[in-house]
Amino acid sequence: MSDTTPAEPVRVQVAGERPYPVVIGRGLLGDIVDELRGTRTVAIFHQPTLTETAEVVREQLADAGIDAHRIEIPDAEEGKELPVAGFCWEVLGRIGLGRQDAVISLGGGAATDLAGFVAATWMRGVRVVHIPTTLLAMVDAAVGGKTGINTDAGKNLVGSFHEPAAVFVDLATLETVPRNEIISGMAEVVKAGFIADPQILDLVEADPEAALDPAGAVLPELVRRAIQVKADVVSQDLRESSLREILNYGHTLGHAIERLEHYKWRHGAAVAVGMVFVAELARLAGRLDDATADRHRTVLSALGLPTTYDPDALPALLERMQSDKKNRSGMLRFVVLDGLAKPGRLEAPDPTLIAGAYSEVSRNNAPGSRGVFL
Ligand SMILES: NC(=O)c1ccc[n+]([C@@H]2O[C@H](COP(=O)([O-])OP(=O)(O)OC[C@H]3O[C@@H](n4cnc5c(N)ncnc54)[C@H](O)[C@@H]3O)[C@@H](O)[C@H]2O)c1
Ligand SMILES: O=C(O)C(=O)C[C@@H](O)[C@H](O)[C@H](O)COP(=O)(O)O
Ligand SMILES: [Zn+2]
Repeated sequence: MSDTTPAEPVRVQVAGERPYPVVIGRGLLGDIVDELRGTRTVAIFHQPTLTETAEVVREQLADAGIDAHRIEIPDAEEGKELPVAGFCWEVLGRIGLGRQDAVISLGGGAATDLAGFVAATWMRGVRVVHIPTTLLAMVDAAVGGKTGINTDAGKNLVGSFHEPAAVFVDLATLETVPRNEIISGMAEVVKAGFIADPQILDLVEADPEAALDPAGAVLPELVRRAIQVKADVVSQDLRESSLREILNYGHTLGHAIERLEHYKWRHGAAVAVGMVFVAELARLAGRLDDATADRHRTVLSALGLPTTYDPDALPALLERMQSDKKNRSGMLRFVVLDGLAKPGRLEAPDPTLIAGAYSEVSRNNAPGSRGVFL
């Protein structure tokens, strides 16, 4: 990250009780320092891959007179564990971080979720500034204030809604992100397309390779559009009383796959399969037309995302879906589409409907074979 190439940043405003900006651009270091100027102490929680960047941020904050600390956390889902949160609280105590101070997250969605949770719980809530550095974290995890960790009971079952003070999306950081991670993040971009902004789908379908190119012009437009979708939704329903559930499209099965795969599958890959599944559920329930249901498979596979899963896995997946937060009175609830960009809910579907939709998803996949998406 450098502050030498400032292009015109775009700002997406998130409304609500505590409004905040999502600043999208290149070379945002100066803006980050400005956001935190006058703060006494800042803790920067970063993934191991971001050490150099974190040090640059720390030095710039220190030059502005801030007592800035860089704290490395374990990579990916290993960072979203209770002992890691405990270690972070311990460090905050040691550096004397108080209520007027701030936490920075730097990394992918696992880092923004963990650091956001630590900030939400330390002294019952201190300021957090997110600097997402993967596509998925930029378009989804860093925006909207959902924070959390995983436990044996399930994914993200412990957490808090804690809005950031600001989000800085520096597109330059995408240039080092491995291709599989860009592809994974694209699943959440496509999700935003199906639930709210079909122009996203048109852009991806026009040239999937261009959509994946961090140096090209298409990806920044997709990032902006997906962030706008998320901002519009969370501005209206931060605490997921109803509307926000649409952002969980594909996640009921997706989270179950992630758990079954012990988090070896990328989040976006699992969500991609989950979206194909709910598209089939809606189609078989007579709510979604064939073309829109089929479009899920074509657009996701054009990006290199998986669209099938093990035919034998349904019982294990159903068991894991029981702990989904959208369930009510023990009944499964799915976000489905009643048409393109028309999200609805399917409550307590008949087991034969679930089995029918799942057999469409597991078609062309050998029994016991789960594929690999690392
Ligand atoms: N809170 C939310 O609203 C929300 C939304 C979507 C996803 N999530 C969560 O986000 C997590 C997934 O996020 P993710 O896909 O970003 O995964 P991640 O945080 O595990 O990051 C993926 C990998 O990319 C590496 N990385 C990060 N930035 C890099 C860079 N600039 N260059 C090179 N490598 C880099 C990381 O070290 C890691 O190995 C999941 O835990 C998911 O549940 C949360
Ligand atoms: O912001 C939301 O709301 C989402 O559902 C976005 C999802 O992409 C994200 O994976 C989120 O962490 C899932 O939330 P959860 O409440 O199902 O844990
Ligand atoms: Zn997600």
